[in-house]
Amino acid sequence: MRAAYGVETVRTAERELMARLPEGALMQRAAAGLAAVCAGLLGRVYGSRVVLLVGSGDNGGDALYAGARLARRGAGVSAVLLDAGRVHAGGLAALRAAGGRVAGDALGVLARAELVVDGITGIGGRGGLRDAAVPLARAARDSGAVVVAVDLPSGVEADSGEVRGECVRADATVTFGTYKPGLLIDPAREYVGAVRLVELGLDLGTAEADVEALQHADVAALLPVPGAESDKYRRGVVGVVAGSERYPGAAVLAVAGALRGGAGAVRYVGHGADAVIARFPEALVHAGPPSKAGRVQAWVVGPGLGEDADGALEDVLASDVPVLVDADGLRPLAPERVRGRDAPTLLTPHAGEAAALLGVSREEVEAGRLVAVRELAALYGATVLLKGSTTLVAPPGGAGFAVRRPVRVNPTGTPWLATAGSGDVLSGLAGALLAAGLGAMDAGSVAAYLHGLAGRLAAGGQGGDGVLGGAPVGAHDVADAVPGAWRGVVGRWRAAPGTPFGTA
Ligand SMILES: NC(=O)C1=CN([C@@H]2O[C@H](COP(=O)(O)OP(=O)(O)OC[C@H]3O[C@@H](n4cnc5c(N)ncnc54)[C@H](O)[C@@H]3O)[C@@H](O)[C@H]2O)[C@@H](O)CC1
Ligand SMILES: [K+]
Repeated sequence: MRAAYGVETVRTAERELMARLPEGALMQRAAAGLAAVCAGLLGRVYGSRVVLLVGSGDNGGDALYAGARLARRGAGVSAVLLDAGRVHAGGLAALRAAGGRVAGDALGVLARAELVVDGITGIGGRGGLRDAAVPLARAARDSGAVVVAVDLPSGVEADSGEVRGECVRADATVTFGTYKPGLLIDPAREYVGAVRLVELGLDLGTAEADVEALQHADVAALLPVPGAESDKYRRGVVGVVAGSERYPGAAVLAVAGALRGGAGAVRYVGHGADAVIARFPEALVHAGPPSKAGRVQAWVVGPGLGEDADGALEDVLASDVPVLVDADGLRPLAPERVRGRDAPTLLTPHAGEAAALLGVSREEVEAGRLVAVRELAALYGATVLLKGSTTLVAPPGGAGFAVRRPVRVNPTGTPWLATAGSGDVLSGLAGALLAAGLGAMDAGSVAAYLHGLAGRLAAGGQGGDGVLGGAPVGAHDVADAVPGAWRGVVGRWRAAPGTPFGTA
């Protein structure tokens, strides 16, 4: 699990550690790690042209000390001071002693730079770049130099991933001690580039992370695996209430997601039965109300239901099994109806649906995704999965949830997933995991992880996020790629009992 901690927690841990170390030791650790990454990116340090953008705080101090280390290895290092009257004095002295200099012509040195170190602001920055810094950030970008952000790209909000005004756009970010939420969540994540964590030795043992991200091993440990005694009920039967005469495809895609998510069986309820059966003869279809469809261990309700979602939604919410509500099921959803349920409820809105539920604009949700998902989870007392770039899953909040558990951010995915029906597949996938017995947080975040990987596999290409060299995909391609994503996750971590070993 990759954990990210908010600024206050980081500051507390830093203070505790600093009290036990000689003065300045922590900053030297940070600067050494930063300089090592810069050297690696430069390849040849001797003779290279490095520019430091130096703000008035310790973030600028890190940049100056790292610059001094590069200057000692023969780099030509120029510091652009944003506020010459307030600069980390020790860092500036170290840079000068190593042969670095303060630049007179900031735009001139930036135009010739090979590597720019962004030390304008770190976790002490507030409210986007100030006016004087904006042309420097733009010049750094336009120069074609590699831009390395110190701790975080200056201007982005460390705690929320919000972006207020202009920010430095980095190719790489060297962050210290722990990940910060803003490095993992859009829109800020777009500015971060590749992230490298430099350990400082912070003790975050008892602190609650603000945000966490599953990794392969976490997902492998959570994915259900059928045992020798499994039958369809032990694997989990999922009920899917989706599709309509107008949108039969949503039914097919949600059922596809559920089957690929490992459901022992899928009971389909709705007007898309013919289309479902034509594509998936193994589905069990039912024409009456969901409550009469037979036993299920979780319900998925909403994709493509159109205008008449209310009756089926009410029927499903009255059940005592986990319920996932998506798309058209979200429109008529009253908070008290969800809060009154004993079994878990998982809501899976996209930004537009989340905005409607919160009574704000879509842009507001997209700009403040972490706040929005927490607010929805508090309003409904339910687990909420907010779809989109860097999908978030928040645990139930509000009254009765004193402990603020971390929000999960999905690290997989690709912009190619922004295609009609993609969310229907995700719903089915998460529903199958709920039916298999995963909690709502795990079901939502594991489904998002697999769905993101499947999107990348389907889109192909060599880029880490499946964009570079990738190609457009349809939602059905994503569903078809889920088994490959699943195998990719578990393949390296598990062997069936009784498998002979030593034969490879
Ligand atoms: N505290 C520690 O032990 C360590 C801190 N480190 C570094 O120190 C940083 C935090 O340092 P600081 O607390 O000094 O804060 P920062 O250096 O992040 O920024 C604070 C300074 O920037 C100014 N400022 C705030 N918002 C601004 C804006 N929008 N535009 C321009 N200037 C703005 C403030 O007036 C203040 O002078 C971390 O991000 C990290 O880089 C590292 O050296 C590791 C150790
Ligand atoms: K920075």
